[in-house]
Amino acid sequence: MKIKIPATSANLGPGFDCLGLAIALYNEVCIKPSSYQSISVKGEGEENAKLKKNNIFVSIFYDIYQELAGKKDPFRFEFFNAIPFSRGLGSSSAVIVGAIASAYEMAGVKASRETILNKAILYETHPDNIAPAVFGGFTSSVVESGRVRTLKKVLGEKLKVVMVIPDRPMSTAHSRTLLPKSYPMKNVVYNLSRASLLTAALFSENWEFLRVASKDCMHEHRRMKQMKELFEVREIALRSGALMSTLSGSGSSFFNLVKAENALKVATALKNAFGMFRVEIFELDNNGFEIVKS
Ligand SMILES: Nc1ncnc2c1ncn2[C@@H]1O[C@H](COP(=O)(O)OP(=O)(O)O)[C@@H](O)[C@H]1O
Ligand SMILES: N[C@@H](CCOP(=O)(O)O)C(=O)O
Repeated sequence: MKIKIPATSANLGPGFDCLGLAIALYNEVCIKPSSYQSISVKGEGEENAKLKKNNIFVSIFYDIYQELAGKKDPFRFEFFNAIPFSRGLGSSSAVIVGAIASAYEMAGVKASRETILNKAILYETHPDNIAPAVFGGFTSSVVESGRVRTLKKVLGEKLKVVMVIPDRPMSTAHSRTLLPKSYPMKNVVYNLSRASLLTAALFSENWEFLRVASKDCMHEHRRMKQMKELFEVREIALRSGALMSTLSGSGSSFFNLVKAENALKVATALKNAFGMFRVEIFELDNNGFEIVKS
């Protein structure tokens, strides 16, 4: 079997740990029965020898497969990774969702997307990357008594993403240590009001609200200080016509949502200013992970 899992951009500014969307940039994994277990890696991470020995996809896959099948059969895992690691593009969620969904498939056990989502939340406690990796589109999620409740909005072809992907990683675990444990009431209200407006604007396709609704005062500034060029990325993107410009997940990438007709203009302005960073135009993904039987 083959599975493809999309990259995701979490938070979208004020929606810390709850809002996210899926991007048409995919990791693909082929899993085949074999007489012994083996791993090959192409693309992102292929130079990292540890991924062939200690691979989190493989360990999560076997956690679930053994639980379902009651045995540990040997498989060959072939990874084709396009999602860069530790750039705020949800590479770890793609691994978790991909491993769980493919374990169900290989064990021959049918599972709903909700089941995959609720297994995945056991491995990554916030649903902002996991939910769009499972369902695609824009997702708004809460975790209630350990279960994720998500609503999804399909985002059509009129929108594109201009992603700025810096050459330096920011690990999510480290990036979370930069944040305070509590916030003053005025900051909470600032983010709460904007996350609500952002969700309403995306669901109702009122794109002109996105710029004001995507402002954050909880996490972006502290994280962006680690890579000061990111302040200028936002300034240039918004000046060139981006609808919103937010730190992607915990960074280091910057997510710019644009009307399709403005994508090239925004991308060109960013490429001209940041020759050292990757600047790419992506479609949105509205399907989430997809299993292709082979
Ligand atoms: N394709 C992959 N295969 C194996 N491990 C991966 C893969 N992608 C990411 N990881 C693991 O996830 C880590 C990155 O997770 P994280 O810091 O949360 O960043 P991201 O924003 O990309 O999710 C990597 O250091 C690696 O351990
Ligand atoms: N809400 C999380 C999102 C992390 O996303 P990632 O793509 O950087 O793993 C956070 O902001 O820490």
